[in-house]
Amino acid sequence: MIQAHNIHKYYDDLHVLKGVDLHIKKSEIVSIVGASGAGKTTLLQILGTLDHFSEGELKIHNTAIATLNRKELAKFRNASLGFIFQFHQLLPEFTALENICIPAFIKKTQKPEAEKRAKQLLKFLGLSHRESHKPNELSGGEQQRVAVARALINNPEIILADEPSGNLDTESAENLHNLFFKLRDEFGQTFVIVTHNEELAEMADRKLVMQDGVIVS
Ligand SMILES: Nc1ncnc2c1ncn2[C@@H]1O[C@H](COP(=O)(O)OP(=O)(O)OP(=O)(O)O)[C@@H](O)[C@H]1O
Repeated sequence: MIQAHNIHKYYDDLHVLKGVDLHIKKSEIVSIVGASGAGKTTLLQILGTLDHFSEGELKIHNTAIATLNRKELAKFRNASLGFIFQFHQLLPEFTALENICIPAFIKKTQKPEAEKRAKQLLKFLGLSHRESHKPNELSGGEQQRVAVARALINNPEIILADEPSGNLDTESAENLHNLFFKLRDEFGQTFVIVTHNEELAEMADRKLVMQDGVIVS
């Protein structure tokens, strides 16, 4: 599903990733942990095609990412990858339902079809009664579940999450973590999760430890 070979990343003189090798299989849940500054977010951004790598090879679904031009990359990203961030980045002016539909509209899915799928996701996430609420009318845990639904609307095979529960209380974090496993079991999604949450890191099928720009275990 994801194959990264000898990935290096420089920010000017700063050598942030120093030869990362990574193979992630379909439906695997992989956590990435490590000290602050180890390069976890940089790696996730590269796997998510949101940032370029300086050297190495990256294949996702057998597509060599470096061969795609900007437009192809944007299309690939919107169709194949879903993102969940620590700060959900929902648009404040839009309702939960509208926020969830945005990636589907970008993909040019018709409104009735997008809304139907968004409503199914809201139901699956136990949020049907919240569909017309705006982000500031939702709790932190609810906002994050809306962000999860938004990440899932195009049915991407891979979900990339950066500190998804970093901003949540213990109970909401636990619910969110259980949700990832439920989604994987139900829909077969692959998850790559950068986290400082030990419990989540341990629950994953595989825990990768990063240190100073490489995966050490
Ligand atoms: N856009 C950028 N320009 C320059 N340096 C950057 C940029 N993004 C990250 N860095 C640097 O790259 C290094 C790795 O950062 P990164 O965010 O990947 O670490 P991290 O392991 O995710 O840390 P944390 O756990 O604190 O989020 C850090 O030294 C950081 O300052």
